[in-house]
Amino acid sequence: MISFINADLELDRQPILTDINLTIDRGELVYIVGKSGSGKSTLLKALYMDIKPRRGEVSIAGYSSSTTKRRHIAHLRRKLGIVFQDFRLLHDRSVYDNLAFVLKVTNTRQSLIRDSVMQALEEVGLAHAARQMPLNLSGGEQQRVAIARALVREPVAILADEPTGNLDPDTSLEILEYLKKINQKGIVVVIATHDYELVRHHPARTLQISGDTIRETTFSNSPAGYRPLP
Ligand SMILES: Nc1ncnc2c1ncn2[C@@H]1O[C@H](COP(=O)(O)OP(=O)(O)OP(=O)(O)O)[C@@H](O)[C@H]1O
Repeated sequence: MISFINADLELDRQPILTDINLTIDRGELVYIVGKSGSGKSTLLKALYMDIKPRRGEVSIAGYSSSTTKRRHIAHLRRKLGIVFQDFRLLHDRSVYDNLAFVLKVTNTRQSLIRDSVMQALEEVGLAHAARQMPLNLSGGEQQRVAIARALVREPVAILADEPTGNLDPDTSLEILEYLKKINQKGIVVVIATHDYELVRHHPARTLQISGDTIRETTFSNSPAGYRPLP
């Protein structure tokens, strides 16, 4: 479903990650951890093909960085749901219209748009908020709208970049529960986070970025708290 093969990733010609090899299979939920600036966002950017590896190959959902043409990147992104720390909702449109917008750009039939939007909102327990404006909702609710928007095109994978970064601890755990529920339906979920409490409450495969590389890690209690093993 996802693979990095000998991939070197850079931003503006600055090497960030070197010789990355990893595979994420269908149905997995995976955390990417690492300290601020370690390259978590960079790894996700390579997955939604915002950046191309300098060397090696990144593949996702049948699209390879080596062969995907620029004009086909939009096709790939329609198969992915991307969620950011700052929600990125359109503030001048209702919750419903934020989701409908995603389907209108691909000329989806009106009746199908309605069903798909309401179903996605139901998945995150916000069908009742369809007519609300985003800024009238709490941070946690706005992030749930963003998750619903990510779901509305029935993605094969959700890529979440610090999805709980702006939320309190309890709301963060609630967001994780929604992401887990989505994963249980067979959608791959990749979560970049530095929130170790999330991992403690909802353990799953964890990849740690350290230096210019990434490796599997496990967590354990240490004097500093629940931390990945060095
Ligand atoms: N446009 C850029 N050009 C060069 N270097 C950059 C650019 N953007 C970010 N960086 C650097 O690349 C490194 C990786 O950044 P990245 O955003 O992937 O890290 P991160 O782990 O997601 O961090 P955070 O948790 O703070 O978002 C950082 O050292 C950052 O300063």
